[in-house]
Amino acid sequence: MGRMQMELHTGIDLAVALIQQDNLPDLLKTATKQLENAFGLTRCWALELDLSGRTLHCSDLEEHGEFDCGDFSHPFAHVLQTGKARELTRAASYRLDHVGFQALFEASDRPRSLWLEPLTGNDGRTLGILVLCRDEPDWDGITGQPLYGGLRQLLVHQWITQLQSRDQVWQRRLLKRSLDHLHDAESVRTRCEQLARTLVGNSQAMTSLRAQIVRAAGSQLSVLVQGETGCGKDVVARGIHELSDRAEGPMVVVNCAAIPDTLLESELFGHTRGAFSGADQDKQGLLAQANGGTLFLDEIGDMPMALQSKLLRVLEGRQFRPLGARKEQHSDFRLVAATHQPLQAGIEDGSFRRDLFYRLSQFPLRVTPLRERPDDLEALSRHFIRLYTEREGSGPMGISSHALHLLAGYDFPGNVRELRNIIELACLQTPGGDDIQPEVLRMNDLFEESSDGWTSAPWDVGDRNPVDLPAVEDIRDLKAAAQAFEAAIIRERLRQYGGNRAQAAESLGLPKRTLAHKCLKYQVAES
Ligand SMILES: Nc1ncnc2c1ncn2[C@@H]1O[C@H](COP(=O)(O)OP(=O)(O)OP(=O)(O)O)[C@@H](O)[C@H]1O
Repeated sequence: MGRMQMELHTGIDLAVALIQQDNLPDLLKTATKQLENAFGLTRCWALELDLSGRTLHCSDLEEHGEFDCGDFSHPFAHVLQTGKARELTRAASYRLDHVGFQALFEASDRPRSLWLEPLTGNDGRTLGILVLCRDEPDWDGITGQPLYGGLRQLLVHQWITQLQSRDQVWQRRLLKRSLDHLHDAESVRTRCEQLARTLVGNSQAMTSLRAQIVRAAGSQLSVLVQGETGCGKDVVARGIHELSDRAEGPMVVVNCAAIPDTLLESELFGHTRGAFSGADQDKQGLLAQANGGTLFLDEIGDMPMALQSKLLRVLEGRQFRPLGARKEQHSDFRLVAATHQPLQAGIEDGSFRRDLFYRLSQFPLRVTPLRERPDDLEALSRHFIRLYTEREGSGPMGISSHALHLLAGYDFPGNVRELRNIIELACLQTPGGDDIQPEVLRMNDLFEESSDGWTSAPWDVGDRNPVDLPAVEDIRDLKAAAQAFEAAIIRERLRQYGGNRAQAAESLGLPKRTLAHKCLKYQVAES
């Protein structure tokens, strides 16, 4: 085979090898190897200019493979700046004290000469620099060869193709990311809308609470819901469960205030037969029942200290041991806890564990009191009118602006629950199809001064106030007196409703669970 033919074969082989590479690092590796072999180089390097155009990368160098283009203590910055190829002798190379350049020079076995050649695409885009190392510095003899020119051209062409496809990949990735982002935003919006059907209100506070609930629902974090009584903590907890991927699983609700301390542990953990007197069969605890779903611990601030420590341990590994059992059980539940008491105060007076507080509040949510979001009054009122009408078959049409104005001036100590009671009572007194008017809104009634100095509730007609309380001037302990008053009202109200706790609680604007707790606390029997 003649020399020309040999060159042609070599050229074709090299070209085929270059064309086969489908990513830039492989292309540069193949090209430098091929150039070394074809032209008897001791070493060949390809330095790639990054997207910012500020740094040259030499991926074959194990260390110090980055060259700042603004640093003229290495020769590559000069080559890029002038756009011209140049030779660098061994003697000149020794004089350069740039760490990266010395690493490259060393790894090339300190050749007698280096040829530094910038590579630029047809569009003027600088791609990088080729560095050829050789002990016989006849660079014209090499770079003048058609084979060199052809390979160089092909390398530039393939390099640009790779960059373009990398750009496309990046663009596709960017596009996908922004589409994902849009999709996320869309799905958050849909979920917020879904939640707005049960957690009503258009105020800024409610809108942002709904967005946070959607985020909390998408995570597995423990959520602590804080807020005054009646402001909607229960609704929030249900929202979290229903929007989470555990929605198909159970939601187990435990009111820590309503279960006597002595029973709470066995209720939560369950027990085996004979674990204590009266335990005549195995009983599954609420922790186990919440497996695959959500455990909602309401009034967590009332959990006894000893149980707080046990709960903390459960939260660490979702492992627990029922009373009397030998083996531990596992339950996969998401915890949502709620409190109307500021837990910080409990931490400070030593009745609530600080470490448990942090464990519970991985995702803290705060529900704003109703008096701080008057913008929600109209939507909430209409919501409760709609619920009333659905339940009763007929009801008011809506609520007048004067009535809304009156509501806006009230501070709702019982929050949304109190608003609901006020609206329901107003519905009862408004002819079907009319709007609720201010006259039928009964606020402050429970604590309104009456002629005998005590209070009168709208539904409390007839033989009133058999409550036996000390005269105001005889009171020495305000807290005790207030508690005695509370107990007396509850006792009286239970008597009035024949012991029906649900009705008594409703009439006092309290959740049943809170009333149950108060009965326990004040030793009030149901008769
Ligand atoms: N944003 C709201 N939209 C619709 N209904 C609400 C909203 N907030 C509260 N409610 C209603 O008000 C009543 C009281 O709410 P909820 O029981 O959730 O309050 P809470 O904060 O858990 O009270 P507590 O601390 O006494 O347990 C419920 O009937 C609930 O449906």
